[in-house]
Amino acid sequence: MFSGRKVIPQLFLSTFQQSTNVSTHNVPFLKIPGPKRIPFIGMLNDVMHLGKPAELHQRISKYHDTYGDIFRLQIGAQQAVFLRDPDLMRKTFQVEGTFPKHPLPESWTYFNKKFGYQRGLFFMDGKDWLQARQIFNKPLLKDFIWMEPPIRNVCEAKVVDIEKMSDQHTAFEGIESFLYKWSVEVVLSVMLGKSFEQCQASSEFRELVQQFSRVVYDIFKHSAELMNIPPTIADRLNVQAWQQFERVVPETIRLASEIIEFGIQHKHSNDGLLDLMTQKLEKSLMMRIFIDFIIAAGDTTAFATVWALHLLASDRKVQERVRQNVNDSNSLECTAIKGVVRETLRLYPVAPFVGRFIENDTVFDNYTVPKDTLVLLSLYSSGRDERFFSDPEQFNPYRWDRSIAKTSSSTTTAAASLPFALGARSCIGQKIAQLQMHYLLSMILTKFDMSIPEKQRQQQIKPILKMITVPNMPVQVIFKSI
Ligand code: HEM
Repeated sequence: MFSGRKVIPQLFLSTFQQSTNVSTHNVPFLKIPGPKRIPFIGMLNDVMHLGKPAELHQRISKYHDTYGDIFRLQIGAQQAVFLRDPDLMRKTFQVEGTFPKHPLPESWTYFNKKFGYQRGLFFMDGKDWLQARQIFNKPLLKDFIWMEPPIRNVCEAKVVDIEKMSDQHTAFEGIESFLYKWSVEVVLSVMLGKSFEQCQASSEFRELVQQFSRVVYDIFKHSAELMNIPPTIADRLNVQAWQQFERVVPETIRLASEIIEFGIQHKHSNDGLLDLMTQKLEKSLMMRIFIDFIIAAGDTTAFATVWALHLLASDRKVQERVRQNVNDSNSLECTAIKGVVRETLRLYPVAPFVGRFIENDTVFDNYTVPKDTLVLLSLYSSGRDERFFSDPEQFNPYRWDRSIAKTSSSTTTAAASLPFALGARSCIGQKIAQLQMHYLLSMILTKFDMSIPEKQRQQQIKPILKMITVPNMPVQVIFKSI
């Protein structure tokens, strides 16, 4: 499905080629509705239009309610269009071209430029990106069965840790950092295959992994703090978050190099991704890609799982039903658990705005959108739209079960929830993330009853944006052995 070069069925291609053609009947770009820019106030427009960065998803939802499924907004000098309709969202990927271009976090691009850092897949473009990306599509997205045993082993070890660390009555301490370390370990297990377990036997390696998870978490924390201030200003004013960011990035790279060196020296098997990478890539590129895998994996999977645990612990009825299904299926990947993950990412898409710079002038919903416009998919809004999902605020993992959906009158529009994006530049770690979440959640459900402490039940946990969608306060879950 995700081959390096975008494959679009011929029939489809001809229809969208027609609709991409810009004709005189189309409505000009500037007629797309949206909040109007006030002349002469420059950046203040952005502050007024976008509101608090942490609440951007809500602001954009309001604009969609006012202006419709497509609206226009100028952000700085960049023209942007937001989409909430599944057909328009899909079209964005159909017209993305051979080398799709997406927006990058400003703090990172500034940092990379300042220190001359070259980065992994997410930051690469053009032919270099495609060449590197093609190496990973098959083993990570298509023929991925080989990843199952290492990922399962890491998840099993984590469930043992939960058992040891949980006192049965009070909330689990530091669930975020615990899951962060888990996602770092999962990526390392994919890199090193069976050798990962042998490496884990060494206290030196375990210490490196511990430190590494901590600094990767710090990167997330400081880059989220920098969301509120342009990096040039943060740097010039020597803001503390910027100082910390500059400190932790080289530390991450140093630790990652040590981990890889350790892995290469202690490797006894050829079943990990590292083998393929050492064969196909020169060392510095391999390091860049490896480090970016971990950075991309850490916060996304950890927070997606925090949300899933919160949803299951908050709804004991659903939790019990899914537990029953997991037990009956005797599998770590039954339909119900897959539904839990899809439903979690529908309600809390980790990346709430996926974007593409449009390669050519393109027609969206009769409007002509000029090339180089930034088209953003409003995934938070589309995932909670009642036209696409009946009872959209309800956590219902069974809405994704086709055999149940067929017999009910409810609506589930899968194309309105695209948490991993689509097309040639979609998430390369999608399968890793899904496998690890399916496994860990299934294992937890069979071993523990989950609940929310009384105090937290009275507070309402809300999603806020800190680069990704995170809870506005630490999530608390009590794990009680069954
Ligand atoms: C729940 C977990 C995750 C979610 C929701 C997620 C989401 C996404 C999305 C939406 C994109 C596309 C961004 C765009 O097109 O602009 C992306 C790209 C990417 N993801 Fe993930 N991701 C997750 C986990 C992971 C993991 C475990 C890895 C580890 C390998 C990973 C590595 C990457 C990389 C390297 C890219 C850039 C791909 C490229 O540009 O070719 N992600 N992710």
